Amino acid sequence: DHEYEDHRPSSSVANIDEWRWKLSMLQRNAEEQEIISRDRRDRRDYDQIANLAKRMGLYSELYGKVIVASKVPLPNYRPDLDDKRPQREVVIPLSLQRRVEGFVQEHLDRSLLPFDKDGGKTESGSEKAEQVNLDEKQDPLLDESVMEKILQRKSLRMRNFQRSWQESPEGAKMVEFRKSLPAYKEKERLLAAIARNQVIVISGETGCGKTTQLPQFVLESEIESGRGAFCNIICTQPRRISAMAVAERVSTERGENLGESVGYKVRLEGIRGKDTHLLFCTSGILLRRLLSDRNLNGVSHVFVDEIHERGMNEDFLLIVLKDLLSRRRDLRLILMSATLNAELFSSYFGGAPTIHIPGFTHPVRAHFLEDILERTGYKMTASNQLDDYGQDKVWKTQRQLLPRKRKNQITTLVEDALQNSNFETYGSRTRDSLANWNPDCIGFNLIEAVLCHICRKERAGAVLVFMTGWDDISSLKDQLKAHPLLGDPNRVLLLACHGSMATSEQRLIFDKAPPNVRKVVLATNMAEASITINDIVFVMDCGKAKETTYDALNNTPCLLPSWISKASSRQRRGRAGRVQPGECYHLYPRCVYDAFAEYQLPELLRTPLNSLCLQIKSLQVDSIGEFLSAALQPPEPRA
Ligand SMILES: Nc1ncnc2c1ncn2[C@@H]1O[C@H](COP(=O)(O)OP(=O)(O)OP(=O)(O)O)[C@@H](O)[C@H]1O
Repeated sequence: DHEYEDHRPSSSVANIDEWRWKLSMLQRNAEEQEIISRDRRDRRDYDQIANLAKRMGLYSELYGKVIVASKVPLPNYRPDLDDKRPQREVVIPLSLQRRVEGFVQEHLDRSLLPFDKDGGKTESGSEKAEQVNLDEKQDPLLDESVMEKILQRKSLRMRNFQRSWQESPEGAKMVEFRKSLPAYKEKERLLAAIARNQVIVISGETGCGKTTQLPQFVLESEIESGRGAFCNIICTQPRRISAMAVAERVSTERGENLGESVGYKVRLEGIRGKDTHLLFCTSGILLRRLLSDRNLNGVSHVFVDEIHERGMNEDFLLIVLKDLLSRRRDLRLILMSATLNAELFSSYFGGAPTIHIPGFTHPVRAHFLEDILERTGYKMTASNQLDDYGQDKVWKTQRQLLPRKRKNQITTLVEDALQNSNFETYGSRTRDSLANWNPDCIGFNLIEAVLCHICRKERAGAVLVFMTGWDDISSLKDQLKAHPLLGDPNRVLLLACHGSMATSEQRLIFDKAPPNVRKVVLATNMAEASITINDIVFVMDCGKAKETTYDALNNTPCLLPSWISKASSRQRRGRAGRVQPGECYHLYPRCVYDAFAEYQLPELLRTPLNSLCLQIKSLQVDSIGEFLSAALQPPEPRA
């Protein structure tokens, strides 16, 4: 952009000729109304394109980086072309909402009367009622039989729409793809199990289609059976970004825009409409809803995804939902885990049936530190691994040089594993490097060297680097920006993804890089599960994540980088290979991976009790002790 804007070279004749052709095709094609271009070359030539369009009796407009040529006059602003537009849900004050509901009710009372008397002849009246009131299924003031009729009509419409999409060429292609996912083979078994049981537990390995397919199967089957408008499915995700990304993917698979039958809701933001019957939301959002709507009125199915992560909100949700099941016999609860520990959840819900779905990814080659060093020839010394965290450097360095006072179990296991490995089959340079390896460092220089190796020697494809938190992501980003190759924006697009970033910024990681530019995404473990970044071919895993632990010396909770579990490491690897074969670079030796715990300790058991109690109090629970004792794995009563 910079280059074009500064020098404004004269336009290319070939490009204008191409536009002349495109515009004349537009004039001839009765079905097309406009041409949209995001091409940089076109932006450079915009003035000439605008002149040309005008001469041909067409209209044109430049919206930021997008050019539109159209048969009809164009507005000054096009929200659909504004990537930065925050798509916020408008929250109406309760008093205003009540007034609006009052007016709507008054209007409905008047317009629905003839509908009942004439047996549905007054089409327009019923249609109007449908427009304004369908999402208020539980409205006690509306006659139940009228509501039933409205919902039946809407269900039929949903079925027609679903069928016509599935029969369209694009829809059929999507159905073909979905059939190739392992989840498809279990579709009938799953639907039968949901019909017969109130709770089921599904263990679906990475890439089997658990998140995108299973809630969709339920929605499709309800729509197909003519009950689409009566169902209301909620699927929780541990993180905002996965709730949004999955909702977007499922809408695409259904040939719809987000906010039609599929929507999402995360903190302060959401897209859902009156026709939304499958809502992806964060676990926190569902917990909050349960505070004010203890019976989850109107909800037919709840999916809780990624329960194996054992986040605090998920564990709390299980306690509250378990309590709710006896009050809502018709509610269906489907628990989904990416690992094989389904038995634990099943026995918590009184022996709920379990279904296992094998995973699917394209092959992903795993390279551990010893292979990476051998392959790249990178030499690690005692000094080139210390991470430069800017001003903290001296303090961090000093701390790292001090003998560690307290070691946790995994650190000891890692050290033992290292001591017992002699890496005999590797070259002496690699062995020397490994002898110098400092497990306490993330190793920015090593990451930089591996990124250079990928950019220079490996095939095209984006890179996803798992770091521990905002401080090391931003320090690494600063370091990479100063590098002649990795900091060159014409060759590398550096992006970051972190939980505290705005969702509009997080979303950028899904955009494609320009041709011949390699996308590098620096992310925390929030990109570890449930999301598919289409162009990721390479994953780099530093092996650590920030975890809340208790600092007994200072008597405070603190967030420190700790070794991840085998399950997390596999999830990270699984982010490559979802759409094409991939490579995963684990920046720690294989023997260290072998020493990792199988699963991470549940957040409930590692959060200091005082903060845990505060969190529980915020759920307006009477007795903290009683609430906690109902948990899947409660802390010791004496604690
Ligand atoms: N946005 C997308 N673009 C293209 N393909 C996608 C997209 N999202 C999902 N897929 C495809 O659908 C498959 C299943 O995705 P899904 O998220 O349902 O997997 P999953 O079983 O939940 O795995 P995980 O728990 O690892 O996220 C992916 O492996 C990928 O092939």
